[in-house]
Amino acid sequence: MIELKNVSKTFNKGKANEVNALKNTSIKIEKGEFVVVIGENGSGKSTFLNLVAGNIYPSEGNIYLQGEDVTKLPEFGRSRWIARVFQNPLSGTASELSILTNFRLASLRTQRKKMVIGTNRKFVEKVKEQVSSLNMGLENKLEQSMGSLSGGQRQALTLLMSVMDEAKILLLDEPTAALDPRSAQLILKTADQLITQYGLTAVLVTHNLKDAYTHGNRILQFSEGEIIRDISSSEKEKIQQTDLYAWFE
Ligand SMILES: Nc1ncnc2c1ncn2[C@@H]1O[C@H](COP(=O)(O)OP(=O)(O)OP(=O)(O)O)[C@@H](O)[C@H]1O
Repeated sequence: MIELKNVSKTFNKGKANEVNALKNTSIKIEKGEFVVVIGENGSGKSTFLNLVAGNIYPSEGNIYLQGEDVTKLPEFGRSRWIARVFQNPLSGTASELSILTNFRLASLRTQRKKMVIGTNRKFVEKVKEQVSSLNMGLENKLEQSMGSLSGGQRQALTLLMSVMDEAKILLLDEPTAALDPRSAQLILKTADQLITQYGLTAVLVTHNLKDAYTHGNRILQFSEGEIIRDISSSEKEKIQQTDLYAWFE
């Protein structure tokens, strides 16, 4: 669960270049909801994600994760709840290391499991089982380096790595922007599958309105630091894809 209560974020306060990136925003995203965030450039989407992740702190207001007030908790303190996937498939994994080692590092970094570096049969089996659920045939290539994979394969593994243990919240920051259409669809399909499988609360930021229409069960539209549209899952069922384009006119 993610909740913002009267959250504002002002950059460069009191200076000529002051920006009100988020204005007195209150929103609650329940467990299991998959929210898609859309909005023009500079409307506050990344600011919203950064505030949730703890990269930046609000100028005013409070942020709650899983019901706990995390307003002053730094990013590393929130990592047990939050998994985040970025636009660049190269970020988040080490190219020269094997798939398996990357999974080991991910699980050590988050300290979600007391895994030891070295052979741990149970861990390998768990990774194999999870990787095979992607249906990409990568479960038999766990010793292959991450750098030898395609951007789509790598992003799918990054996604899987990030949610495998105890993360409850998945933040997807334009995860398909650098991918070809087929790989992009694969990633979003994987995200759908993992969100359901792990019962995650998820937020996807995208400029792709077709994806916003096809994925998730709630849409938030940001404009000039405010949420100007909040489309619930029942309302979403009644709209057409073309309606989303009209919101930007
Ligand atoms: N660290 C920062 N310092 C100063 N201004 C910032 C900072 N981060 C964001 N802003 C400003 O806040 C506003 C909202 O930016 P934000 O990145 O949240 O928009 P966005 O909706 O994610 O845009 P895009 O679609 O282009 O990624 C913009 O005017 C931006 O220039």
